[in-house]
Amino acid sequence: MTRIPVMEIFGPTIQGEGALIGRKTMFVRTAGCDYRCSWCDSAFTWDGSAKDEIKQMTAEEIWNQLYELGQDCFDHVTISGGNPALYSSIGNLVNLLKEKGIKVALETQGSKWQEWMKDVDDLTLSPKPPSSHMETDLKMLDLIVDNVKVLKNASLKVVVFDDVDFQFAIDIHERYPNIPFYLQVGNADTTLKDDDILVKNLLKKYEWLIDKTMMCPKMNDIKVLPQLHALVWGNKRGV
Ligand SMILES: C[S@@+](CC[C@H](N)C(=O)[O-])C[C@H]1O[C@@H](n2cnc3c(N)ncnc32)[C@H](O)[C@@H]1O
Ligand SMILES: Nc1nc2[nH]cc(C(=O)O)c2c(=O)[nH]1
Ligand code: SF4
Ligand SMILES: [Mg+2]
Repeated sequence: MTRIPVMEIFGPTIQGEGALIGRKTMFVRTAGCDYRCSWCDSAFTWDGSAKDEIKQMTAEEIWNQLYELGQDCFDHVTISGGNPALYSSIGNLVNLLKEKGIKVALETQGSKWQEWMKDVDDLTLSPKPPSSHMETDLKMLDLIVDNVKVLKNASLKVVVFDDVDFQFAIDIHERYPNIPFYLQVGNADTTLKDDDILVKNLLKKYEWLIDKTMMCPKMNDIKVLPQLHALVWGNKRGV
C-alpha cells in the first residue's frame, strides 16, 4: 500500500507541545490508532465520527496540499494522528519532504516501530499513563528508544492528569534518563466550547503540575509545559 490514510492537513501553525513548542510547522494528521485513550483530544481520527473525511493520499498529493496551504512560509512538517507509525507508506512522505528540504517531526505513542522513524528529524514518543486506560508495552518502547538513540532530537512527553500518572512519568524518566523529558498538562475538557473556562481550568492544572514537579527530586532536569495551542485556540480542530 503506497497510500496514506489522511484525516487532515493544516498549517502553518505553531507546534503547541513538547521540545519544539512555538516552532512554526505544518501538520499532517493520519487516521487510525491502535490505542483508544480515554481522554484522546483527537478521537475523531479513530472513533468513526469523521470517517467520511479520510482520504487515501500519495506522498505527492500530500506535498501538493501542504504547498498549497503553506506556500514558501514553512520548512517543517509534523506528522501526527492517530498513530502514524501504523503505516510503512509514510516512508515515502518522509523521503519526499527531505528531498524538498523540509524538516520532519513525528508524534507517536511508541507502540509500533517503522524503519522510516530513523529518518525523522524530531521524534516525540508519548507513552500513555494509567488514566488513559492503555497499557504501555515497555519492551516495544525499549526497542524504539534503542533504535532512535542515534537521533539528536528524540524526546519523551508524558501527559499527566493525576498523582498516579505523575508516578508513571517518573518511572519512564528513570527508565530512559538520557532522553530529554517533557511533562504535559492533561486537558480533561476536550469537548468544551467555552474557551474562557477551558483556559482557566488548563492554567489551574498547569499550576498543579508545576507545583508537583518543583517538589519532586526525581524530576529536576525536565520541562513542564501546557498545550500552547489549547491556550490560544481552545479545542478547535486544525490549529
Ligand atoms: C493526539 S496524539 C497523536 C499522536 C500519538 N497517537 C500519541 O498519542 O502520541 C498527540 C499528542 O496529544 C496528546 N494528547 C492527547 N489527548 C490529550 C489531552 N486530552 N490532553 C493533553 N494531551 C493530549 C498525546 O498524549 C500526544 O502526546
Ligand atoms: N498546534 C498544535 N500543536 C500540536 N502538537 C501536537 C499536536 C498533535 O495533535 O499531535 C498538535 C496539534 O494538534 N496542534
Ligand atoms: S495514542 Fe494518541 S491518537 Fe491514539 S488514542 Fe491515544 S492520544 Fe489518541
Ligand atoms: Mg493535538
